[in-house]
Amino acid sequence: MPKPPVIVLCGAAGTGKTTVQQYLRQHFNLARVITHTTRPPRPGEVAGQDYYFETPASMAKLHLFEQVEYDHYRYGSSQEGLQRALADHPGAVMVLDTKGAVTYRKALGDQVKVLFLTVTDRQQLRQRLTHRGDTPAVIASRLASEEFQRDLTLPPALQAQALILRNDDWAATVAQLELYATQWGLKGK
Ligand SMILES: Nc1ncnc2c1ncn2[C@@H]1O[C@H](COP(=O)(O)OP(=O)(O)OP(=O)(O)O)[C@@H](O)[C@H]1O
Ligand SMILES: Nc1nc2c(ncn2[C@@H]2O[C@H](COP(=O)(O)O)[C@@H](O)[C@H]2O)c(=O)[nH]1
Repeated sequence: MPKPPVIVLCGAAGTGKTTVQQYLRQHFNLARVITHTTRPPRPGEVAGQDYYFETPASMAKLHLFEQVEYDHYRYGSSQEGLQRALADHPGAVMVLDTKGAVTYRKALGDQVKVLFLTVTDRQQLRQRLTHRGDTPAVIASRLASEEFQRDLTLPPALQAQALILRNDDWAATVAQLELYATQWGLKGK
């Protein structure tokens, strides 16, 4: 039996990772792997659904499989979270920075399907974050962060494995996702 796919979405802020995750969950019954962060919730984000929101002290006590710093906050995920997600779903989907994507691909090999999201016009990213409701200060910090700059480009360690998803036009993105999902053996709901 092939192992259930673990779809890892990575790419710069605003490229549409969370939006694609939502689509894959709704259309292919994938489980979302909820990760931990010390970042404060955005308006509308729900604890335990979007993230487990942590303090620096509670984050430090967790037994995480991997953790990173991104724009001055910590983020991390556990193997238990992934196993819980796979227990009752045909596959799982995770949103990670590119460093996390490299870690998961190395650890789980071909079970991990990395989708690297990008857009043709990088100016679109600022507009999308503004449209999402992020404040000007949050957007400025994010776009200036080393991690944002790094995640604009596919890292060398993923170049032979990752699939590129150019998310300029949502209808084209959906068509591409449907093709990938078929290749991964996923059935639409
Ligand atoms: N193809 C698209 N065309 C226009 N807007 C889009 C498209 N895809 C996503 N968006 C919008 O862009 C905004 C950012 O998307 P999303 O939150 O999914 O990005 P993200 O990559 O998860 O960002 P971050 O890493 O900052 O969390 C959202 O308002 C979303 O609705
Ligand atoms: N390596 C990991 N990266 C993670 C994890 N959870 C989220 N992320 C990534 O962090 C940035 C910022 O997220 P945001 O929600 O504040 O926009 C983004 O690239 C996420 O993909 C994790 O557990 N490990």
